[in-house]
Amino acid sequence: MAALTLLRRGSAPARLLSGTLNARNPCIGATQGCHLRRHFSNNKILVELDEASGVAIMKLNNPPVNSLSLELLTEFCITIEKLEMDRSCRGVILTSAAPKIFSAGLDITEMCGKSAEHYAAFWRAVQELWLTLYGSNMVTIAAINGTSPAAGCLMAMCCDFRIMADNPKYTIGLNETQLGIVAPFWFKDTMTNILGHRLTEQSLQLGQMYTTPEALKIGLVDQLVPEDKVQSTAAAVICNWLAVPAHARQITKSMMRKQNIERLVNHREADIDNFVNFIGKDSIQKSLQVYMDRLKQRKQ
Ligand SMILES: CCCCCCCC/C=C\C/C=C/C(=O)SCCNC(=O)CCNC(=O)[C@H](O)C(C)(C)COP(=O)(O)OP(=O)(O)OC[C@H]1O[C@@H](n2cnc3c(N)ncnc32)[C@H](O)[C@@H]1OP(=O)(O)O
Repeated sequence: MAALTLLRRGSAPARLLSGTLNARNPCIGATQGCHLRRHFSNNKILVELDEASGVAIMKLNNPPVNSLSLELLTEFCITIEKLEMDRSCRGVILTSAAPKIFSAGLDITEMCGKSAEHYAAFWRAVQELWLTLYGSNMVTIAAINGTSPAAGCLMAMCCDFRIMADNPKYTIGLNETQLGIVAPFWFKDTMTNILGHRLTEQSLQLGQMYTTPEALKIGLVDQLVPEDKVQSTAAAVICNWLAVPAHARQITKSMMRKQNIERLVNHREADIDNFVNFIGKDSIQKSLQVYMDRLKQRKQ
């Protein structure tokens, strides 16, 4: 476990050392056809780990829209941590098993009509997802094969590189204000590091969802490719990232992200209290209910 994970947990840097193996050509096994694939899945996450290349494909599998329920969030963190500990895995491609939707963001039903204890547990799990993914030592590539609002966009933004399917129907962004809620400071910090202050301010105030060309133009995604090329492009891109000496890349990643991570780590309980107070307000509950009703009415 290296620089970033070390920051949070103070554990031994085993990963930092193992990460340099095969660094000059990490995909050599894959290109020579020596494929050792391991499949494992929780209920809601499918994983295929190619030991030859050191790359795991991690698919969100929570139909119909990959909303991030407490169960999915928990499985997500367990999966990333398991891969992080696995010496044969050095990179993850995060994608969706659902057609057309990368992730609909947090499961709104987890934030409606529940107890304060439930809200606290849910928010802790959302924080954990961010800490685990944003703080991962592995190379992380988002293969965004569908629409990705709010926490769906956050997951993609946590990755090192974002490839999105160039489909005019797909959009991506932090749309929280459209639901009458507020993206917390660490969502904001993650976006600011990608887009800069001015654009993030505008984007967050408006709760803006961007089309794919817009997202590329502002740098919210790094590459647009035809839908059927998303996975193969992600596989090629991750090979390039894995070719960089791992210890140097990991320390650099840590250097770029540690301030943001420390900020949440140091204010974690206060952030949970804020969330519980905020989400439990009658006015916020009403806004979420109106939003859910509108979603359902769209279909009628
Ligand atoms: C003072 C400071 C205090 C700080 C406090 C911080 C508070 C911050 C709190 C929270 C941050 C929130 C982050 C989030 O992620 S909120 C979630 C935002 N997500 C969305 O807005 C997406 C909503 N969904 C859609 O727009 C669409 O569903 C779609 C584009 C993703 C897919 O469209 P389509 O294919 O047409 O599917 P349906 O709309 O028909 O949906 C199918 C089914 O799924 C339900 N559903 C959709 N999204 C969600 C969701 N996010 N959670 C739960 N359920 C969802 C939808 O209602 C349908 O259900 P059905 O009618 O029963 O079939």
